[in-house]
Amino acid sequence: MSAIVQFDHVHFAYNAGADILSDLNLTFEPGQFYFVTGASGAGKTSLLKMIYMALRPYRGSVRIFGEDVMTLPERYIPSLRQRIGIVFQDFRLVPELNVFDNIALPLRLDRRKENFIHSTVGRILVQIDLPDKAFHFPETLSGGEQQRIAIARALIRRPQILVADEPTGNIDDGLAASILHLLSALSKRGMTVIMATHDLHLLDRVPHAKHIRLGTKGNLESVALLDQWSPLK
Ligand SMILES: Nc1ncnc2c1ncn2[C@@H]1O[C@H](COP(=O)(O)OP(=O)(O)OP(=O)(O)O)[C@@H](O)[C@H]1O
Repeated sequence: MSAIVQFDHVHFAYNAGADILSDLNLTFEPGQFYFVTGASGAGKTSLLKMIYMALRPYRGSVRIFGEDVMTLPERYIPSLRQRIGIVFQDFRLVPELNVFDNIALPLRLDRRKENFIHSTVGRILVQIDLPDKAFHFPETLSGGEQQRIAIARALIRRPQILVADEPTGNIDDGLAASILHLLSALSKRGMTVIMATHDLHLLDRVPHAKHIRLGTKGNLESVALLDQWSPLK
């Protein structure tokens, strides 16, 4: 199967001489579910940021949908990014907009018709179990509710790739299970899910997921791509 995201000999550093990721080779295939784990500071968020093209390597290549982001002209980046849904660690909801309008935002930017927006947002509000919160504002919601809204907003355009940084961090076990169930079902229907997490117990909940474990230097030797989840020794 051809790669949807390909890292070849990727080196990344915020400061010269202090590699966060070093000679990293990774292939992400369409419709697969990937967990990215590793200690705090291992480089999980940095890896995800490279996938949504917020960071670039200083050496090596990253190909997204077959395009080499190192050589791709800047003007093509937004249209590639539209095909990627992003759930940030800190949600980034717009405080001035209610739940419905936060989730609808990407569709409004795409100038979709209002009746399409209403039915699409209505459906996803049911999927994330928040149909009665449509007209509430983010500051009046719990962390877990805000997180589910951020997930809904990331999914609303039906992206080909979902990149999620700790998307279940503020959610109780039952809700985390239902979010994982939703993402797992979407991955089986073709969406590639790339999710960073500290919570190794989540890995048991998606039996078909692959596991990318970043070591302390994120280098080739310390990255494990395990076909099946196996408990860490
Ligand atoms: N903007 C930045 N400038 C300089 N260093 C940074 C920056 N962002 C992150 N770092 C450093 O890069 C390293 C990797 O950070 P990153 O956020 O990718 O790790 P992580 O595995 O996601 O950590 P966590 O699990 O704590 O979120 C850390 O040592 C961090 O301090």
